[in-house]
Amino acid sequence: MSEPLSQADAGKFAAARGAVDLVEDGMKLGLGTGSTANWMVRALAARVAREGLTLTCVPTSTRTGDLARALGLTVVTLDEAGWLDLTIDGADEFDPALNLIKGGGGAHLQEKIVAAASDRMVVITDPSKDVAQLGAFPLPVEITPFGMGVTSKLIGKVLETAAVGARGSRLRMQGDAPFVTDEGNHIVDLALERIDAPADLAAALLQVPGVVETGLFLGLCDAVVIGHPDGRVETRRADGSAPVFARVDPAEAAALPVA
Ligand SMILES: O=C(CO)[C@H](O)[C@H](O)COP(=O)(O)O
Repeated sequence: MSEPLSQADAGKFAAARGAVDLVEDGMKLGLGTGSTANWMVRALAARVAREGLTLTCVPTSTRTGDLARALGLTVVTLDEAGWLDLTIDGADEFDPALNLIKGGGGAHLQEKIVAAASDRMVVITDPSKDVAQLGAFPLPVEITPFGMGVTSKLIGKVLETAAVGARGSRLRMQGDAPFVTDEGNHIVDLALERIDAPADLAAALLQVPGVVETGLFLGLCDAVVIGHPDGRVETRRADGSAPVFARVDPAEAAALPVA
């Protein structure tokens, strides 16, 4: 018998299961990265097996690609797909305008490229990521290994005049070495507590030559699907339309395929 899900995992499953209902036969899909996205890939593979859907999938990281292939999904590169109908991804925070912080899993560069190449980006999340204002989650900034010390100093200078609540920064580590992204870069996590002007901060950070991308996803997300541990699913849209409520069966989680 499988272990009961934690409350967080039950919410992540519900969001993922709810969002997978948006997928239609023939779609080209972007697959996000992270624990919530893993539930989505598994729920998607279950639908493909059950309904015989023909889908073309573009993963946003090596690990998501490995999982999708292992579960029998058809995986191609973004350039092979050309353009995507829908991307479903997780997030670390979302605000009332559906602006996001992403990159907790270190995949935000590919995630942003894939989201920008999609007709629609839908975020899947448990309720803990719902914030009134972005910034409590440390903002990931991807930087090149070349000149990383200088780049970090220049990021510090940007923060001196930025409208934020705090100015901490830390190079992300994996064991004793800097974390390396799929693109061979490193990540600096900015502890800002509160970001008052996300667009200004993103623009200023991108002016630093060694900064490749930030985890601020502004104006990219079309809808957020929020899953609750009891199976309730709420979908909020960026167009301001009324939220839509649905329900999934939490027991389905135990029956999903595993890699
Ligand atoms: O942006 C991401 C990876 O770069 C993830 O989507 C984000 O960190 C959320 O992860 P999880 O679903 O595990 O909470």
